Amino acid sequence: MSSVRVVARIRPLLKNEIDKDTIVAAESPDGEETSNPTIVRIPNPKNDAESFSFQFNSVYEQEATQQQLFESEVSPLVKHLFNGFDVCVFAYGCTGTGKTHTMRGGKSLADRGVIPRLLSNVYRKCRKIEKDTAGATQVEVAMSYYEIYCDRVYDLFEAPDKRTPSGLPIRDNNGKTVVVGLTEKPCSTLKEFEHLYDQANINRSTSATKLNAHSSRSHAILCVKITQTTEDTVRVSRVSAIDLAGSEDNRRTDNNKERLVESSAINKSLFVLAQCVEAISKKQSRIPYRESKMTRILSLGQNNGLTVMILNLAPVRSYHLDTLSSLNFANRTKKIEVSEVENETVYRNVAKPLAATTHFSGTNITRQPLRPLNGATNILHEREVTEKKAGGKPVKAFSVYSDTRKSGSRVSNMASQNQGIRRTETNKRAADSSSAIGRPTKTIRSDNPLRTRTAEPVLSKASIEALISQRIEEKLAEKAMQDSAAAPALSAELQKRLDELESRIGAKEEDEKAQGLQFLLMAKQHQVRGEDASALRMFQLAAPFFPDNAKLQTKMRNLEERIKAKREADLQKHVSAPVHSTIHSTAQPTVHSTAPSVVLPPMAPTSNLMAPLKPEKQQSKPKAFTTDESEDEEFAPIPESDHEESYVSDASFKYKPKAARKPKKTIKKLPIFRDAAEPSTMPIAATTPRTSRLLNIINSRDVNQIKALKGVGSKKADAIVTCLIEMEEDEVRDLESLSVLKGVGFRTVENMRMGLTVVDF
Ligand SMILES: Nc1ncnc2c1ncn2[C@@H]1O[C@H](COP(=O)(O)OP(=O)(O)OP(=O)(O)O)[C@@H](O)[C@H]1O
Repeated sequence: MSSVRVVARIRPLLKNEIDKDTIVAAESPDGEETSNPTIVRIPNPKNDAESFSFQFNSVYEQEATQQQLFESEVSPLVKHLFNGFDVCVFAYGCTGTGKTHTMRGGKSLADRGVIPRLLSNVYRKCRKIEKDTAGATQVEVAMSYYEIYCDRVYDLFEAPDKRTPSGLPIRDNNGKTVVVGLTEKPCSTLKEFEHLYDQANINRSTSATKLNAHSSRSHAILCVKITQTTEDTVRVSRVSAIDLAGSEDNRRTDNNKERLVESSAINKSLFVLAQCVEAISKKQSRIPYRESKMTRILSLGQNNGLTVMILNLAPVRSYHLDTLSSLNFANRTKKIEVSEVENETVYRNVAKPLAATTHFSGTNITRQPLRPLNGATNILHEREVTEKKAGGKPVKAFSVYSDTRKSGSRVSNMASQNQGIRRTETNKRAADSSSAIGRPTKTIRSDNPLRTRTAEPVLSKASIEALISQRIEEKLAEKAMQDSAAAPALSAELQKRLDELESRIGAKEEDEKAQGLQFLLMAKQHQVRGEDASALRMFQLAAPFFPDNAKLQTKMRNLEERIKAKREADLQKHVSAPVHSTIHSTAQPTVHSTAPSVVLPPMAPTSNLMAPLKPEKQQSKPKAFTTDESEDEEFAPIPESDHEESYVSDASFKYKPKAARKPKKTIKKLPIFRDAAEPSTMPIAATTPRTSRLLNIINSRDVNQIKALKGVGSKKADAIVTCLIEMEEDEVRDLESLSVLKGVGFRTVENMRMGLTVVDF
């Protein structure tokens, strides 16, 4: 097992940022400036005198070149790839931080990104293997390239106008997620690859946004398959290079409607990714992979092999909160552990008929290691089988290899510098601040594929043959799913299994439709309550599920017009009577949030509806509580410590107060989903132990805990969890946000809350 290797890359200032405030710094653990920084330091957004630091395996500063990053982080993976391991490199970061630059890069030699450099190394290695084996080993390279745009999978080898609007289906196949019907193009030279890659990139969904003139609006996944074939064996391994779309804060983007829909799909999938990472790092039993296609395909922590995440960061202050949130995400990602498991080597020319395998099945069997040779590697096995074929002494190495764990092959050098970061394993890859020369990865990644193996009992000849046939059957099944032309070769049993799969996919498609319907339902609920802007937002979320629905489009247009008219009327009112509403006022056009110091801007644009509420600048002092309010425990002022929560969510990064500071009245960030222009009818409530307890239960997303709340049954608990996942908020922070969730009203909230007894908190 090893953890996902996480490295941060701080991009240089862009032309329009030269005069901007740089707030992200790279440091070495001892605070000295060395060539191997591993810490990212960033000020506390609430107090510049304080700073947070996050430690990663390595940090690349603004000056770091494409070559430096590649040589240290990606080039060492190539050997593992050819040793049969799958490899995954992905770039994460908010929009405009340099993900595409890192992965694809520019056209000049120096500017080339990770992908072209990686392929260049792959082809070089192919040639070397072919030369070293005097042509006995043939290496074939094939690529597929697709994007996930608005939660739909599109083949990038297909022009946008030729695509099926619903995209390609994805399926689970032997524990791996596969995209069905994807084009796989052989490419035997770098030139061929580059031609295909450039062509496909033209089909990728990009647009100009305020934050990035060439913003990627989709997650792009390049999959390169390496097939090494000898006379007897076939070994397949894959490298996935993923350029994720960037998260965006729509308050900064000025996104129009189309961009907003894209953006909400991007944010939703990244939100689910964060949820998965959170769940994995907390070792929770439910990992919500299936909530988005991107997380299903990425299956972080589920796929075997080696994973490197490049966290792209912008150095300037305008990205401050986004940068902190990315750092928090990456901080959790590095705790994910992945098994380093070699792909199986499949032996060719097995004459046994498929029927002979039917009695021999089961996942335990497929995972059964057959390794009678201590310390053997795949290479050794292959050689031995070749000898066998040539009439030499039969050996006990068999044609199926599986699940070879690389115990200790990737060692950690983090220990000395970990400084409070929780590590669950000792043998992790890490940056090497202790190593004086060069980047750590070069030295720590062992190229030696030797693994310690213990002798295991040898299966009988018949079992082995059956096992081999079983493997072939599985391979055929895999192929059949991608190529319906293979159908005539399928056995009746296999056909039955495929049919079952089809019906499961049907159910999944129904599920997706149900998700759209759920948005529609929520939209209608908001509309009935007169919350037009929220209703519009829900219709917008539903729209991608019903692409050609004219009625829905008309509804959205009407709502937009109504909101606009209302806003203008409100403006008029403001001009004639510029009165600040009080917290309890329901008649005023300006809506105050549940926290005393937070006020919604009176005319929040619709694009901001899902965004955290911003404090009103001109309101210099938080409004004092009235005696009435403070009598109730629910109206107690928010403790200062609450404010840190959103940033300091993890004990594994350091918080460094630079100087003693005067306690500052800070303003609670409330990511409330509701209409800006409509009055709140929920009683004002601040965080109390009972409320906190309730919110903790809700935010746990644990159906069982939620179900146990007063007035909540299984159905409602399910609906709440689904709704939480679909909303793009990271958590419900107050009772009002809770009350607008699907199936929850103010009465339910009150019931839930009052049902909690003192012992519950
Ligand atoms: N290391 C770097 N050196 C020079 N320029 C860079 C670097 N990283 C990013 N840039 C520049 O910053 C801009 C934004 O980069 P890029 O498009 O790669 O961001 P992104 O994270 O992929 O954004 P999005 O998520 O919107 O697609 C581009 O003009 C790019 O050339």
